[in-house]
Amino acid sequence: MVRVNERAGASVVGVLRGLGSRPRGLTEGEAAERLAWAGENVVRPLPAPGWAPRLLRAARDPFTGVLFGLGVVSALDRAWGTAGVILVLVGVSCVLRAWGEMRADRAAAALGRLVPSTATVRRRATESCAPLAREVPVEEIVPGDVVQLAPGDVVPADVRLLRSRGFTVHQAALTGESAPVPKSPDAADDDGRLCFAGSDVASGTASGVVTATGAGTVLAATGEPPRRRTTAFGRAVNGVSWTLVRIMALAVPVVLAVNAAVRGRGWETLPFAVAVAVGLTPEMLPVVVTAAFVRGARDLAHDDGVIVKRLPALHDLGAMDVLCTDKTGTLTCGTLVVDAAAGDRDAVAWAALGSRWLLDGSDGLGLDAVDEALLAHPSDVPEPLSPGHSCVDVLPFTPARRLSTVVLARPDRPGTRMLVVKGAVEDVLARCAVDEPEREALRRRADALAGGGLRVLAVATAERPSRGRPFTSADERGLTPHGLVALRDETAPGARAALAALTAAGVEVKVLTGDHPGTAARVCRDLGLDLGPGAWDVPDAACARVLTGDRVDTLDDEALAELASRAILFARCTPAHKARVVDALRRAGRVAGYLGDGVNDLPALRAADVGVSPRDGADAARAAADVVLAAKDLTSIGTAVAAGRRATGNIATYLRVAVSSNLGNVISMLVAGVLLPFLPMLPAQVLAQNLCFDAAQLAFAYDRPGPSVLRRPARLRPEAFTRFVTLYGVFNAAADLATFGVLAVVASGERAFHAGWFTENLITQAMIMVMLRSGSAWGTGAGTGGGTGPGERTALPRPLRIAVAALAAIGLLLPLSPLAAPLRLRALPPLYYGLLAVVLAAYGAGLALACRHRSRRRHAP
Ligand SMILES: Nc1ncnc2c1ncn2[C@@H]1O[C@H](COP(=O)(O)OP(=O)(O)OP(=O)(O)O)[C@@H](O)[C@H]1O
Repeated sequence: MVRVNERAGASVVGVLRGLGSRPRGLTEGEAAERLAWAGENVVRPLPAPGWAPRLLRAARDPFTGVLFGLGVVSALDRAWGTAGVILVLVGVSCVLRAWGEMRADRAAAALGRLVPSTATVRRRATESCAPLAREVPVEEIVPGDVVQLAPGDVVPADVRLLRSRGFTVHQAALTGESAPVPKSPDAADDDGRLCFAGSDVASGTASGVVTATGAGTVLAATGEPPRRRTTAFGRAVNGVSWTLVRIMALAVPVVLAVNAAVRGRGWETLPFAVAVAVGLTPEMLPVVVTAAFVRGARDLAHDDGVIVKRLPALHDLGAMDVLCTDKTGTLTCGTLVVDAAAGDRDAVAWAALGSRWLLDGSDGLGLDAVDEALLAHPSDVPEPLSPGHSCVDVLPFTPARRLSTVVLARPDRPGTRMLVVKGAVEDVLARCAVDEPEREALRRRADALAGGGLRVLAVATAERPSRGRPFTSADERGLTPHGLVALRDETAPGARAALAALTAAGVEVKVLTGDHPGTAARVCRDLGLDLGPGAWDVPDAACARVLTGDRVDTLDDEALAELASRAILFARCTPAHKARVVDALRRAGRVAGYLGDGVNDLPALRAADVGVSPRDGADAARAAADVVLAAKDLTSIGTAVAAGRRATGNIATYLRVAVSSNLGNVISMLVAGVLLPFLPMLPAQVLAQNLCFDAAQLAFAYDRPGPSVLRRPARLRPEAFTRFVTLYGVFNAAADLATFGVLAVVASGERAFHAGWFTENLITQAMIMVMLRSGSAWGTGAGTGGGTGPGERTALPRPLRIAVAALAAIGLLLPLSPLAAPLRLRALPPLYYGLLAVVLAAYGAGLALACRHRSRRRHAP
């Protein structure tokens, strides 16, 4: 740990001297030595929370709250037995949650290590060698290292700037400030001269010396990072939890009222009523959720190289019904080539000159595909400026400005400076001093080129008197246009099929780009996206499938939410527009994903329910994303979506099976409690039965849901869930009541009743585990939004087969075993088993019919 920020205020020479460094950087030997004493540059070495804080956090969940409340009620009523059982349940549920969370954190940390972060440092092999810029893991950065920063980088440590050009950073993680902040070695105060670890570089390039690493950084001293918004998973789990909590809260007065009305019983029924409500809790939920997510994330990492950094993002991927994506590199190949025939030779030559000076001033860092294409273009015209000119300043490209400028000094024109400006046609033309017809003619030509799918830039220059103070964007005025540059980018080969597959899977794809609406519209149409009949250049609500950033600015949040749901393409978007559109879609009730790789995608990646970035995207994009893909393509996103739906399908199956069987038991207990002169189930029997159910239901984490689960976004929906568990809970209770009828005829006594119900309960539980699986032959996918195609069958995976067989076997054999006596059960006459078979056959047939009926209704045209 090193804290040397105090030196930031000194002069550059003073800072370098204080850190024992030079502008050419440390030697490799010095760096290794410093790493040994300064320790690894782990910017946020937050120790993993221990058991105590985890248990406390787990106790804040609504189920625990209700259980605890019921425990207090029981204790006040001096029902110490019930209060004790509830206390044990609260304890078990908190421990399970905390354990699940710990396991999930460990898995996420292990997965996170698969996405390495690197930084560019300037180091020398030995004292006499020339410095070399090379990428090193962020953890190996040491105080005194000279780092180079470019757009999209995450600042790896606290850095005092030595040199910068048009350099701005987002430091929202530290200050909450969302706009980029300019930084320069010449700034008046420390804040302007220092860049803090964890900031994202928004524009420009810089080099600087590391003043503090690891726990010595300002970020480490700031504490907790800002809280993330509630994601789709959080909303879904909350919804389902509160639905259950409401049912539990209702159960107590219902039991009391029924007992009072039918049997004239008073408050003495309270412990029983509380036990009934407690019986509804799906205690294994945290374990099943963790196991399903960890398994899904591990498979994705292993088989497809997809890293899920935040485990619940797997649910959000599966639930995603709209995917917003940028254009370049996703829908197109991302390798731009100058189309010399389509553009103007003069403009191409000026633009290439600008790119060359950008390259020169940035050590090759921070150039985007446009500049790279201009640099790679073989020149067929002489340089527009005579040799000997030099670059004195740069106003780099930013997605918000959509243009870049180099300021050149010419030996043949002393006392003047030449500004070479290139950028989006509208933005450059708006700064040109030309008459309206010429402006209009250039705009029309640009629109025509864009309509052919080309990316178009305008190029302009201006001469200004030289001066001491730096040039700013205010100087980009009164320009003389030199014409247009056209760049070609082929559509990505697999994009059309991948788009069709995502659409078929219920994920609507929307394109959010900074590019010209004509260029983007052409790409969308070529890939089969339906933009409707309207033209993109008519800003009219009737053809609102294409919206521009300017139009978005005119809409309030409500209007945007409505239009954004209909639009397919959003062009000329700044990073802020992209984030606003994603936000509007979420507000319209959609589960929105965002796929992007650049610094202009950061706000949208953070605004989305699930942010996705490719492995080779900007460091900042990878850091902001929840899911990192091996490559930027829509096919691998399809694979990740399928994994998310499988995990959610399994969680939904668990919830459906657990809660409908619990609800069935509650109804049966209620009825039996009124009818019988003894307790319908003894506490030990309740515990034994719950233990069997819970252990068996864990197998759902390893289920393979049927193909229908993959066909639609899988989302835990509280309303569908409530309908489902009510229906199947009643079914379950009907089977119990029929069993009670059989028991009344063939057996007598408390023990026989308990044994008969125990056997039937475990066998019906085994049956619904098979029949109510997501996407199985019978399961309807209710509660997830998934559905079953008529006639689909999926084999039971091994863990489920074992669980189901074990449940049924325990149900049948336990009352005959030596354990029967301590559990106060006893063997039943053979006639009981014969009649039970009839009840179970009727129950199975009824379940199958109900499932089929629901399935048909869901698949009706
Ligand atoms: N290096 C550059 N220099 C000057 N202008 C540029 C440069 N790169 C892009 N532009 C202009 O800015 C516009 C917006 O580009 P930007 O890179 O912000 O879009 P984007 O959202 O990344 O696009 P996409 O969705 O295709 O990835 C482009 O249409 C182009 O006119």
